Amino acid sequence: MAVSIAHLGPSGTNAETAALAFSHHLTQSTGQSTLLCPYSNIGQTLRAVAQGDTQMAVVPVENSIEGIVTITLDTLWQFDQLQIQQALVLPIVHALLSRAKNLETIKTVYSHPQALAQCQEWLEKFLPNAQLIANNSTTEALQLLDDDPTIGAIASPRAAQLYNLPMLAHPINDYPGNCTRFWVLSLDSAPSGTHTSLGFSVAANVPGALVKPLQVLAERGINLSRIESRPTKRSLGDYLFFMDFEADLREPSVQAALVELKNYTETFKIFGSYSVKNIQLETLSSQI
Ligand SMILES: O=C(O)C(=O)Cc1ccccc1
Repeated sequence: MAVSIAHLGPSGTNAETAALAFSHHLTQSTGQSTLLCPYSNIGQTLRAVAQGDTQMAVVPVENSIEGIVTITLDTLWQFDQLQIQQALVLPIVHALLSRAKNLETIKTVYSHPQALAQCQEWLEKFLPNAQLIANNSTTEALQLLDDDPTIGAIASPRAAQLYNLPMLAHPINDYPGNCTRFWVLSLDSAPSGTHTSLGFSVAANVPGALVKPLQVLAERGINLSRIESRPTKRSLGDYLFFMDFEADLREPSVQAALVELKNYTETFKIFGSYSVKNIQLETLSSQI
């Protein structure tokens, strides 16, 4: 049976590109076939895998320009049985898609909030008067473009090709090195990894509450690669912390660190150990 993989849709999203790269990798390494399943937002994509409707899900976590995708961390915290199987780093190229003859015709630009943010300087320079409308994905508004040449949408060159839409400008991302980290999640743990992710709340708002958990890792030479705080949503100033570090959960020093870490935290969740794969767009386009 094919492995079902949930991702943000409709077809042509960056998440689908990441899912296609992962699917290719899975088929190459295990011979398993895959079935890509689009969902209309990131929350639903994660719910699909948490409920067992699909076996895996691919979701964006962090962008090199805009930072964290908050809905992914917040939802992952709620579905605590989910485990990270793999991280994928995908270069992101944004294009302005439209049936408009020129930029002056465009009155409205739709896209995912991350895409609008990653192109904000370009939009300010070339479309300063356009109304910017955030929606669920870079491809959600593409069906509007055929009927209205005053509309533009920021999406990938792959989406332009899929929907046969002209690219008025590309690349339009403000920084050329734009890339996004995606996580592949499932109900199973990966057998091994180079990175581990976890989340925790601290018991009390006291001086040094975060120092202890950090010290536990530092004392064992475990290198922290990301730390993020998110509101607990219980009261203002009350936070959850999400950390990634460069080691496998099964290493004895990590096991010892985690035992100690639990003493300094209130709720403590391990999201798994996994490896990180860099996706080359050039290689990918010959595979998909
Ligand atoms: O809407 C998409 O295409 C997504 O996959 C979300 C997203 C948007 C912009 C950059 C990276 C991921």
